[in-house]
Amino acid sequence: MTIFPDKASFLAALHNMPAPDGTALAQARERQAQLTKPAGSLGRLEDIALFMAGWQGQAIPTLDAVQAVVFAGNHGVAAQGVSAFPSEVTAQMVENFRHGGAAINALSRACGASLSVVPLDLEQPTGDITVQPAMSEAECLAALQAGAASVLSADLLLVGEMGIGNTTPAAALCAQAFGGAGQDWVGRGTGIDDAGVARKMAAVDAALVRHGADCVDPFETLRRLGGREIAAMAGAILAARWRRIPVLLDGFICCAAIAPLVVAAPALTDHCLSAHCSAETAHGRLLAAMGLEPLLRLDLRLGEGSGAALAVQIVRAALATHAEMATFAEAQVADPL
Ligand SMILES: O=C(O)c1ccc[n+]([C@@H]2O[C@H](COP(=O)([O-])O)[C@@H](O)[C@H]2O)c1
Ligand SMILES: Cc1cc2nc[nH]c2cc1C
Repeated sequence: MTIFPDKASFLAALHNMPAPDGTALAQARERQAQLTKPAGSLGRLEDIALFMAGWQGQAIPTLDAVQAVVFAGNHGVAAQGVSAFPSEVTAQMVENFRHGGAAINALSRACGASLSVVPLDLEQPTGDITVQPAMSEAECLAALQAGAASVLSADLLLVGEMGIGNTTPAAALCAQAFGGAGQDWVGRGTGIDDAGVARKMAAVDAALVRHGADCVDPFETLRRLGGREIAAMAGAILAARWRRIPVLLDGFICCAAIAPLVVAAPALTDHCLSAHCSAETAHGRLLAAMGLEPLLRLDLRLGEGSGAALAVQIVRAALATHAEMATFAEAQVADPL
């Protein structure tokens, strides 16, 4: 099924999103109040259990099927010398994912997630955003659609990416969405030196001058400043919302992918948890701008959905306590005074 056949249907899907199941949420809240612990003493684990109940529509949510999806794309702006690695690494890492040898393979196995890898026209990099739009309208729609189509039925979706150069379009998306310039949103990505950081800032500033006035809606912003794997992540996250599948967001690029959508429709983050705050300098600022509190701070800066896979263990713990703890009545523990 074509989920986003045209730009208008993408924008309509964004501006009319489903809400969580209020009945399941109320039932889960009632159960939480009866579990053998002082109210609120499991902190954010309690919030996570309620969040999962609301989106799954079940008072006692489950975590049997966890899907990690990694989108890969290449970027014309990489020609500006903005990454510490050559663009060939994107396709080489996709092969590594296929052979099970990347960090996300190990972390998916460790957290019990299935892994889908979705390469997007790797042999055809996007346009260099300093001089032209990243994608045509048809290319951006195809990427959004590829993202949406990759979402299987799951209890939880982990969204990650791989794309040499993609912290540059990610920084441009953040600046366009939340204001500021290259210097506010550019970091070292894969580990570029000071001269490279200066080139990245200049590239972001040039892209903003070139496209800023034309970024009139989230689709245009993604099309002009984004990339294929970036649009695919946005499409997957919006498709998950329509299927009421809760999402664990990964690092800086994953969060930047939805920045223009969140500005237009702040409720988009309602079905999303921020898994972690990455070591990419602007990720913390981006999470604050989107009103998200990360679950973990482990100084990761890998991408691939690695932080999201780690945070699955926290969601598992939240659901285990919610499902397995005895109530005050069952355990014959005295109620609070
Ligand atoms: O997830 C993050 O926050 C993150 C931070 C820095 C780098 N990365 C990964 O590194 C690549 C982008 O870095 P760069 O320097 O090529 O723009 C891309 O494949 C990302 O998955 C990811
Ligand atoms: C080796 C390598 C692995 C990655 N995984 C995500 N981004 C990456 C960038 C590089 C360079």
